[in-house]
Amino acid sequence: MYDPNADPAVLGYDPAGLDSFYGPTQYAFTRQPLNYHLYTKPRPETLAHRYFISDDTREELTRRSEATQTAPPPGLNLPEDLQGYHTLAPLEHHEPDKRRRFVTWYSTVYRAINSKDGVPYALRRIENFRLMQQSAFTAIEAWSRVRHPNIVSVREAFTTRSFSDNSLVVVHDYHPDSHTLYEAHLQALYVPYQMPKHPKPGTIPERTMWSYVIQIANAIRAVHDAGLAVRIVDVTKILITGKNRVRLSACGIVDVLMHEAQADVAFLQQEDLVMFGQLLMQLACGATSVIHNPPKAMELFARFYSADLQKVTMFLIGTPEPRKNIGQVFDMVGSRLLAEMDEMQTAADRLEGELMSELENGRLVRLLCKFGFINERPEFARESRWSETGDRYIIKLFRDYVFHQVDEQGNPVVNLTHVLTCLNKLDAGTDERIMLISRDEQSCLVVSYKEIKACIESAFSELSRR
Ligand SMILES: Nc1ncnc2c1ncn2[C@@H]1O[C@H](COP(=O)(O)OP(=O)(O)OP(=O)(O)O)[C@@H](O)[C@H]1O
Repeated sequence: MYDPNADPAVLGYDPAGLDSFYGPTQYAFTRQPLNYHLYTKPRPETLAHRYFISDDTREELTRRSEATQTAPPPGLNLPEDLQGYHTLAPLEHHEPDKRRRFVTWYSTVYRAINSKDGVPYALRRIENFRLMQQSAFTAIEAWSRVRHPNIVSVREAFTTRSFSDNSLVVVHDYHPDSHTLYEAHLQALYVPYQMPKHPKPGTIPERTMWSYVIQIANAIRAVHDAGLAVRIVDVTKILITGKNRVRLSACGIVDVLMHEAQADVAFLQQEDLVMFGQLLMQLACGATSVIHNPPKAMELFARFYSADLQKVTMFLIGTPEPRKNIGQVFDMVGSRLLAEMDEMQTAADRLEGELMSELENGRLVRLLCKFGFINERPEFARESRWSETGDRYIIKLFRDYVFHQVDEQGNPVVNLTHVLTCLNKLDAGTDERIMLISRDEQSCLVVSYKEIKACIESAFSELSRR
């Protein structure tokens, strides 16, 4: 049985060839406009969505990959190495003059590569912050143990003078091509020479609102269960990736910033619930300012959303009391939780299906690599034994059969279905027999895919032994 895991070794991948990923010098990628349909445009109709991942998934993953690799704009004068992180690139999407404060400090988020593991991380830097006590970092240790699908994981924190000030840096997992809830739903759209477009109340579908309620409540529950408080449940600090997947970001930072102002965790957890309720109000009404006018906010809310959603929001923003807890939100959510689960499972099934097709494609690429290694080797051009006899001759004729067929008028047959079918049969080593004809049409051979597969295996293993 063909073992794809053994393949990198068989094909002689050289891990050293990937080294540039770990070093700062060659890590630069300039975004080029990409035709996302480049690869699939000419595919035969019969193949549609059977052999390749769907266009929207491919586009989304490509955007993420691009977001991970885009080079920072020149002239930023950022530190080359920041405690083991290099290639810093700011992730701010807004104009520098529209900066908001994080508590009372300015913050900037950078993407940076960790030199040890080569993985990109999101570094949130708090400017001009002087750490008074090292014990402030104990909260980061507690946060780094929290792992949840709706929370951006916290990795580590340190102080630095590399930005020519006293900065605090907290390292989080990086989720490429993500946006904040504010950017996705509340930001006004500015188009040159046109009136700015402000978001309208009730734009987010009720279904999506419930999905946010469930995901955020789930995250808050994990935090409270860990004996912590989120401390910042805010539209600018919740990330949205892909299709409505949300994650609390910036966790742990307020604990460090406000270390000196010791506060009771139970009280802070009650505050989390109030902030959560205000966030729902802002999303429902399409404006952050509505929290200053609750009667108006509830009037708008009632106009666009169900009584159940209002009830959850009112419960959250209502007066804090010792027995109020995030678990009660799930009692109010009821069967909507099942709808959310259904959608998650359907999405997982769809992705698994797409992964299956890529698995097939991965096998075929490895097979094509073997073909490439064997066929037309220049050093064997004059050694007829190697390319024109026995096994190699069959492989050569098979290559012509797969790729170089012509129709009755002598035009090339460019049929991807034919190629993929042949390669799949070859990979499986079926007993089906085909007729291979020499280029001068003077001879023909009838062989099975099984026999051709054996030829390829032996030719390739002879090559890799040399
Ligand atoms: N962990 C992360 N992974 C990927 N991108 C992130 C991460 N954290 C933040 N970002 C991105 O960085 C950008 C800036 O984040 P930030 O929290 O500063 O939001 P903001 O709207 O600029 O808020 P503020 O005005 O407080 O700076 C956002 O677009 C967000 O998508």
